[in-house]
Amino acid sequence: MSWLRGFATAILLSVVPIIFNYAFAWVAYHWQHRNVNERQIPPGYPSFIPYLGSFLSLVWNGEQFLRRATSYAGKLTAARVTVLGTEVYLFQDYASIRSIWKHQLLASPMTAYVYTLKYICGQDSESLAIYRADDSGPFPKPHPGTNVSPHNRVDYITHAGLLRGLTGRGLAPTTTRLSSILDKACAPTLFEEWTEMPDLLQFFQRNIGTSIMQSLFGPTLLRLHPTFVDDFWEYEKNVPRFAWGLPSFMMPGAYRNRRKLINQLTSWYAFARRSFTESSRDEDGDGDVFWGSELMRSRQRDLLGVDGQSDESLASADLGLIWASVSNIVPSAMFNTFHIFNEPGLLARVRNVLDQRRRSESSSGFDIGKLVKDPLLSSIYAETLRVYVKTYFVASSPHEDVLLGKWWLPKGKVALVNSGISHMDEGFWNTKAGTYPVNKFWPDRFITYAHDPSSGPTKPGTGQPKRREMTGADRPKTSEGSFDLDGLEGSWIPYGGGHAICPGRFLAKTAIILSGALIADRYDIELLAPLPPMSSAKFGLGTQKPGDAMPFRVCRRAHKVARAGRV
Ligand code: HEM
Repeated sequence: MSWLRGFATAILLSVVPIIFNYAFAWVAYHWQHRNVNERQIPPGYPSFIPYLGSFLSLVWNGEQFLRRATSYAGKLTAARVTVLGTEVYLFQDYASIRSIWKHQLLASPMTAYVYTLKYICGQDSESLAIYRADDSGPFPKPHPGTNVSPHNRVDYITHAGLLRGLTGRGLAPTTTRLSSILDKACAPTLFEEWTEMPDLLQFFQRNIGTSIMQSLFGPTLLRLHPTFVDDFWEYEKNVPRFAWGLPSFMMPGAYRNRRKLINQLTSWYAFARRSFTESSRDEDGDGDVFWGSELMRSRQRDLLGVDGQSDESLASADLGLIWASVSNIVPSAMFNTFHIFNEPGLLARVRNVLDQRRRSESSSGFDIGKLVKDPLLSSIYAETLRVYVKTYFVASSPHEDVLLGKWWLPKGKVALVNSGISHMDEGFWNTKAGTYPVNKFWPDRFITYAHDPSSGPTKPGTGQPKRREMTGADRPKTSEGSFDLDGLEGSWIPYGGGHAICPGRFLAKTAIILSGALIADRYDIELLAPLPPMSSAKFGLGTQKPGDAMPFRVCRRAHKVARAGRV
């Protein structure tokens, strides 16, 4: 029996220190929360096994774990966790999130960018080295004390190009292209009879996703490589596994498919270079049939001028841009439309709004400026992103420690914020005294009615950022209510915030609202099965996706089409 005694002693000797260590960490955690001192980093969240830390909890049920780790005494807060030996700082309290967005030292998204390029887009290490070495920041003026040559300031070069193309002078022509492509993708003449389809998400991938791709990258890429769209969605399915860093021997097919996409992009570059001349530009000076947009032409000029870059490395970066541009917008547009058809009475209200927003000279048949400002359509859009966007934002300060609310983030450490936790905070959002819980879709959550003090997105009387006082021109003149996002900074954060905020957000809002409008106006849709539970694989990587197919049937609204005179 001596082996049994030896075995029991060994177990005891290994378990006792683990329990002791956990108990000590537990006491320290509570102590630090209750006695915040002047230069305090967020309290360490206790875990049993030192090196593994919270890794297994994050993999098993990331959302539930994050909510537990970042709540204290019923309020959102900050915590420090260990994941495979690395310390990660989680910030979910409003004061910290707002400080992250405002802090110039945290304005660079390079930490997340390098991770994405390496693991998700497969960029080679030589090209990546120049991204890693660039600590000069995203602003025109380099960070003092840095020594990166102007042509290698890849952080600034990348983001200045994206801002010009997606929020600056490129936005209007891209929106015009998108609206005319969407108009054709959702043609009023399709689906003369009720037609059954296997999956609503796939329908949006093929129609809305392809429209976004074409408005930015033009028709030539898809003409040269007709499988590109399907290959891309196959790749997108594997993004969570790429993000976990799984090597090629564990998913050889996924790596082969990503390589195929990179090859398709480089062969498109070669063709477009041979074919494009200045006269290929559209009248607006932005679009062209070969590259698609000035954004893509400028990436060729600017990013290939950076040391160590090649067609291959640029193709990885462009794959990242394609992923950023369609992987969130497609499920968001799908859920936005799904709820228009699914919520009792909502379709009739939306169609009533659309009847008031028609403009015959616009390619889509609608006044898009008015459509995207409409309170009901905007509220449905904002509620869709609140419910379904559960993404991580990464911030890091390469040069000095920074104070975020009451907590410090040491230099070089990685801070994470997750929008899903903020979006589901029961202490912040208006639920009309529990009638519309935070985890349920309520199309009117973001509408404020002047006559109803219990309306609007924030919980009345919570002491959270002030509910907006509406005065003068802001005051709605009709009973339709008003939509605005003031006071929600740090709480409604589907696009991140600060300088690194998603540059595609304006295009995204137009695409989501316009696709919902075109489909609601032109078709009837019936879901053939209830909404499936969400897939947990994509948690932290953007808009959620249903875990299963959503079969539906669709038929055109012949009477509406005839009345609008569009057939
Ligand atoms: C519902 C749709 C969308 C959502 C929820 C979304 C969300 C986000 C988020 C959370 C980020 C990271 C921000 C940060 O690091 O703080 C991001 C970055 C980015 N998004 Fe979007 N996005 C959407 C649509 C789009 C579209 C339509 C485009 C392009 C046309 C786009 C292009 C980008 C790019 C290029 C970046 C990286 C920017 C950078 O590194 O500076 N996004 N997006």
